[in-house]
Amino acid sequence: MTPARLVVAAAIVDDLHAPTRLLAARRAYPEHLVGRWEFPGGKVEPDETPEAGLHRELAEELGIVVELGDEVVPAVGGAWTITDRHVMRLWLARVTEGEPSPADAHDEVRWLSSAERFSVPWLDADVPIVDAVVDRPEFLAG
Ligand SMILES: Nc1nc2c([nH]c(=O)n2[C@H]2C[C@H](O)[C@@H](COP(=O)(O)OP(=O)(O)OP(=O)(O)O)O2)c(=O)[nH]1
Repeated sequence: MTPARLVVAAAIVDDLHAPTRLLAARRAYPEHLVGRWEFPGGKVEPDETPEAGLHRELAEELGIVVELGDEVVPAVGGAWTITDRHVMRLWLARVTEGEPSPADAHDEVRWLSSAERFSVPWLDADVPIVDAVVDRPEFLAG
């Protein structure tokens, strides 16, 4: 069996310590993912650390520099199982340079409040992860 490929992604929030908004990004490809929303990120290359891969993906996909906060981990295991071939690690992040704007991978980005968390169709595997992010005690309703 081929080992699962590591995907790294960011739960980009407006404030790391008292967040009120989470950034969702809409996939522009491939066809079976088009129109579904996700945490921006991508696959880690063999020669880079997960954090370096995440900074690279965010620069490529959204033209931003971020400060990383806590890693958001599942209740069991160190990474989220997202497909039969990928596991995902996810960090909170705050934009320090640039304005998130979609390049190729996405065609729209949207800031969501806690109440709006499921106003967009997330990729199926992301649904429990959205809850894990927005239900963190420091996330403010509104
Ligand atoms: N980036 C990202 N991928 C996710 C999420 N949820 C989820 O199921 N996936 C899946 C979609 C893809 O099958 C896989 C990640 O692949 P990707 O297409 O984002 O990776 P990449 O940017 O390195 O793509 P590529 O260069 O190989 O085209 O993980 C998520 O929240 N973010």
